Amino acid sequence: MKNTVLVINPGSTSTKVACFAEHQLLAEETIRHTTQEISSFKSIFDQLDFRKNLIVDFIEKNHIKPEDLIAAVGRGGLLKPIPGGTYSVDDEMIEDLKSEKYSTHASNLGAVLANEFAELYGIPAYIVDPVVVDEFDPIARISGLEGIERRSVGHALNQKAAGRKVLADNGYAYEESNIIVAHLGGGISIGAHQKGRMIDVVNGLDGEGPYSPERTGGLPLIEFARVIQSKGLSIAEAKALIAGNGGIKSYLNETDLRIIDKKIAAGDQKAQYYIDGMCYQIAKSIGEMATVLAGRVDFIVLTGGVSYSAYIVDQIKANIEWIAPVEVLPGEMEMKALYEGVVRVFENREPARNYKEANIKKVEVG
Ligand SMILES: Nc1ncnc2c1ncn2[C@@H]1O[C@H](COP(=O)(O)OP(=O)(O)O)[C@@H](O)[C@H]1O
Ligand SMILES: CCCC(=O)OP(=O)(O)O
Repeated sequence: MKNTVLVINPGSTSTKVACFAEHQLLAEETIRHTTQEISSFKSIFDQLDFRKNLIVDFIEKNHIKPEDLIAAVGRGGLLKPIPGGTYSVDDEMIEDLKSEKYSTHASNLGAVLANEFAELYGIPAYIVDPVVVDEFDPIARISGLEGIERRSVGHALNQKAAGRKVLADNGYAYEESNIIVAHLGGGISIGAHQKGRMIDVVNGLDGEGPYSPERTGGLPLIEFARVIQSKGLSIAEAKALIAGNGGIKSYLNETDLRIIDKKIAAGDQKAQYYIDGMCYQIAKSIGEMATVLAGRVDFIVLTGGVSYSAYIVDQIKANIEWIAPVEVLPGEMEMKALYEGVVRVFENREPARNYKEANIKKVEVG
């Protein structure tokens, strides 16, 4: 079909691909990667060809014609802190992602993969609302140590899309409401959204909040410093431990919660213990974001792949339902949100933003 947009979403445990045209989904696939598959690559960029070949297979299998493609859009990765919106992929963006200047995560491959297909087919490449969208209140940036600032890293694209949907379904406007959105995926991020801005987020990547299928979340710092020293870890190795080899993977050597769900149902007490621990920590962080909103919370939303697990959702709900009504949107709305970001540009409803010129306005204190 004419006017087709190729949508590419690399996550820590999956590669999601879709094609949309004329506001319709033409084809979509979620390819889940096993713990072993991901562990076999030394770095995120070593996964480039592996993920690219999966996308090529998707295009061929679904008979997508190159001449019908008008754009490629990728999930935006770890860039400098920027406002939300649709950005054209440019050399500076690619350089920041490839050099891992702002750290490393599978989403760094989104713009790079979109760019490779864009060059192949002679079409433009974009990213939309990357994981670094920054709408923080100044007070949220303080870490507790001079020289270190907290930063906004999370599933901004899905958090906003899921938040908007739940609010709209209940007759509320995102711009006028307060909502907590917990994205439960391979990584976990929990945002406090106040009247249309994500003013704080439990950062899903840098070692904050709950542990997740593949990440540690916050750790006792002194003990972690001892581990780094005793194992002689480099910064890259420490990062890989925090995001990649932590959390459920470190306890159960597995990141696929569908497998772990089955083990719990079959009576595996060790699996249940560590999943219960993750749910306990997720609820605790949701409580933390409720205090950011001073208790004025219209809804709490649980979303992301892990929210398909009824066992996990029930455990979390038991500890948070007193805060606000809880709505569950399993999976993600990222593919459609990426497509819609491109459509807004093609329909001239929004300009494509320029990454080089993009900056957030930080309030100078003192
Ligand atoms: N039906 C399901 N039941 C339980 N867990 C699921 C289900 N589907 C996916 N998951 C889990 O969700 C996580 C991936 O979440 P997702 O939001 O798709 O991810 P990512 O972008 O992090 O790859 C994995 O741990 C996966 O096993
Ligand atoms: C970098 C934050 C986003 C994130 O953790 O995504 P995944 O859950 O897809 O790994």
